[in-house]
Amino acid sequence: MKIQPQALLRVANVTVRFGGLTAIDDVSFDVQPGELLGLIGPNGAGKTTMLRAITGVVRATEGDVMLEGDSLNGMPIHKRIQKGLSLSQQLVKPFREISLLDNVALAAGMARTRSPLKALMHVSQDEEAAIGREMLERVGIAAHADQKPGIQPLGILKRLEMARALALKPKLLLLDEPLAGLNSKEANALATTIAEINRQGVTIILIEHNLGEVMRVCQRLVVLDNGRKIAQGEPRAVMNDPAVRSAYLGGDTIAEKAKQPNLAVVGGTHA
Ligand SMILES: Nc1ncnc2c1ncn2[C@@H]1O[C@H](COP(=O)(O)OP(=O)(O)OP(=O)(O)O)[C@@H](O)[C@H]1O
Repeated sequence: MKIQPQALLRVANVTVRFGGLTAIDDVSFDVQPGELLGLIGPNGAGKTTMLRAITGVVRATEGDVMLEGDSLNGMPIHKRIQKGLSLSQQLVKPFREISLLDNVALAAGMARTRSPLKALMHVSQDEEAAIGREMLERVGIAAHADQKPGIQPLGILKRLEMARALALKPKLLLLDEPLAGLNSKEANALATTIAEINRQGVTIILIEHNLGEVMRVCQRLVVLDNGRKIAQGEPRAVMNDPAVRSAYLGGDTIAEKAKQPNLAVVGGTHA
């Protein structure tokens, strides 16, 4: 008998309701150690709500989320972070008055203490600074280490946000639309960096509307529509699934759409 390896993350029959609205409806999926999993679906499908249920920003109304077999139910966000989850959000909000390096070092300090003040006092410490430098290098912006966020273009700020999330040394990195707002060249470069981070051993869930890049870098996809899981599996097979095709507008297969230059707007953007 083949022994299944333990999933790093198990989402088991999760439902999230906001009053009368069911944002997630009985969704289950696993994330295996080392995977780069794409979580996709049209606008309002429930992707961000799913990430929030995993990190504890919203409570699952029903169901369970398990990390390495341990239930996260009822666990506050900071405990989930300590256990190995890290979320990189769409909105980039660094501390504007300190350097990029200090921003990442601060995030590294926050992994040890919940107090921003204590973490700030730790910023100059060698260990956090070393982590900061390493993470800036991993996301390709080490040359900007001593600059402040205010003068940086969006592409650099997105990489800074990713470096801050990586500074927590997560077992599972959750990326919520990291490519939104970038032009196609920048999106391509950042997706390549995400794939490199994954190859270096970080398990990733990637929420993204840019299906061309999703298909290029993800090993497996889970598709949500109206809060329900409608497909999962190898990217090309998933994109050609009739249920997935009908969830997105238009008669083309998603794989055909992925070849189109304006694909980033399939399913809409957050502009
Ligand atoms: N805090 C909330 N209170 C009430 N309804 C919410 C809340 N957050 C999300 N929703 C609703 O839940 C549904 C799923 O939203 P969600 O943002 O998770 O979708 P999404 O797939 O991430 O969409 P998008 O791609 O547009 O970001 C939507 O109908 C949304 O309006």
